[in-house]
Amino acid sequence: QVASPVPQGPNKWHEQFPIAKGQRQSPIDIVTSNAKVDKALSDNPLKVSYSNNCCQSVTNTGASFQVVVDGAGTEISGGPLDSTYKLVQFHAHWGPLGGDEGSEHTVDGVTYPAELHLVHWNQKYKDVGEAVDKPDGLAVIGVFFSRGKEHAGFKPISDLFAKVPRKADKVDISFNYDPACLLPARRDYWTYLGSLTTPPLFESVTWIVMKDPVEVSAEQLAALRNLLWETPSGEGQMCNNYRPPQPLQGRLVRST
Ligand SMILES: NS(=O)(=O)c1ccc(NC(=O)NCCO)cc1
Ligand SMILES: [Zn+2]
Repeated sequence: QVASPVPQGPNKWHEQFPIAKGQRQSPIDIVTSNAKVDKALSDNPLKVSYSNNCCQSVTNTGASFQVVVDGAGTEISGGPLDSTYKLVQFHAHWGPLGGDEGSEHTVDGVTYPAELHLVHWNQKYKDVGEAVDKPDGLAVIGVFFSRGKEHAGFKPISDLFAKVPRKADKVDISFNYDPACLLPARRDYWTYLGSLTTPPLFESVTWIVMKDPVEVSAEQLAALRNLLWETPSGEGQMCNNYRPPQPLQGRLVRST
């Protein structure tokens, strides 16, 4: 049978997606001393109102896990957002087993072992497909995972990874689950205009990167490797599915 081509790494994406060398690419290294505190962000606080029955299923996309969300009643607004955005999915990026790299954004050059992305689309568009390539189309909340004690809230999800080892595998989420439990208690964040961090790399994302990491256990980080993907030497554990930081191109990073 014809083997599907193994996906090219980040340093080759520009060949098929020239926007990879664009003016508002993500992720970036967040230089905290250059971030500008913007009172407007606190004057109109970021509002996260998720429901606890919005998560439908977990799937292996071949590049990450993805919890598919029925956007009903899972909205964010305020902060840097001029509109209401609805949660459509969340996923993560991570590094090698036991390593400390794996996050996409870095903070003064510091990496975390993983980074969660909660993806929302602007309600001014009719669906995520229409929103995904518009300059104000998406808002993604990034949450750093640090290695420490077990995250009880993430456990029901990390326990499902073993059930979706291969691309397109999918398992239904039959229990109530509120993704807000994955957010750090302190809601301070950095925000800047960027892009999808995977092809097609559309420059359509208002990034909201939480300052505080949330702790997950080494076992929960290891559970991410129950997901398998295609490697040049055949099927292997999914890891290092992160894009490194991209040029800031003069963009301003704002801070609460
Ligand atoms: N890693 S990331 O920047 O959070 C990201 C989010 C959404 C996508 N793509 C997406 O939502 N496509 C569905 C609509 O066509 C790709 C990467
Ligand atoms: Zn992502």
